[in-house]
Amino acid sequence: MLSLSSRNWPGRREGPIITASNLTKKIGSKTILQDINLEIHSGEFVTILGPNGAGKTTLLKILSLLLQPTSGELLINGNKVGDNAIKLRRQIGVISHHTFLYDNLTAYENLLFYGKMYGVTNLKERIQEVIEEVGLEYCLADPVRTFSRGMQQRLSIARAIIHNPSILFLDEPYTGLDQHAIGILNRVLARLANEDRTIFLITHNFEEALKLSNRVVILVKGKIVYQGETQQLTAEQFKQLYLEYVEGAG
Ligand SMILES: Nc1ncnc2c1ncn2[C@@H]1O[C@H](COP(=O)(O)OP(=O)(O)OP(=O)(O)O)[C@@H](O)[C@H]1O
Repeated sequence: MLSLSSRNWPGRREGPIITASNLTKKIGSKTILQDINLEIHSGEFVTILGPNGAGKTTLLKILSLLLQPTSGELLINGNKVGDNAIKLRRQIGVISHHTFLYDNLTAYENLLFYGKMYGVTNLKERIQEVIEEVGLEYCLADPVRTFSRGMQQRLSIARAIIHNPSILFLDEPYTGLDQHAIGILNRVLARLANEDRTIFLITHNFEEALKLSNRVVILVKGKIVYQGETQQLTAEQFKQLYLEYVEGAG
């Protein structure tokens, strides 16, 4: 398992890969996110925690360009998103409970579709690489509708990394995975972390957050109430701190 102590992130010396300034999201009269300021550097592994309804998924969707903020500015690699969104999306991979797979297509056809969409070169070789990485090479020719949920989630990991994204966003990716699939996901994350890719994870699991990430961010009621590096904290200390911040926010 990847651990914090084994990781350094030389990318930190470079400019941030994600800069969020005063991001706010309103839906109707409801403020879902308010004045989010966040700088994430290349090679960082950031975990976001917070109670149900805090706005974690909404923030992930905005940072991964799936949703537009109501106001505020987002820079990816120093580029304003605006007109560059399609080009910038090629640097981003997303793993969530939504697999983004087409049921009636085979595993191969799904990967072919996404690979072409992202302009992946040597696509056949790349499909072979990612399908082997998630251990599904034996069912490449089967339609996705015949896959179990866990198999679909493994294929969605392959889909999310087919274009070698610089930034990978994961929204509670361990939910519903069996031990074998958890091992596969951890190996993929360890490889990406070693390649200094940037990883942004939502989880409700404190130990996982501390073990995997460089930095933890706590979001409560649409606001960042805490962010700090993980080095100094045990899971128990962090749990205490989390409860204080969540309760302190009312
Ligand atoms: N499309 C939408 N329309 C209206 N309200 C929404 C919409 N999407 C999200 N919300 C509201 O925004 C708030 C934040 O939702 P979000 O899914 O971002 O929270 P979360 O922190 O990811 O929660 P959880 O831990 O339960 O997954 C919730 O109150 C939710 O009801």
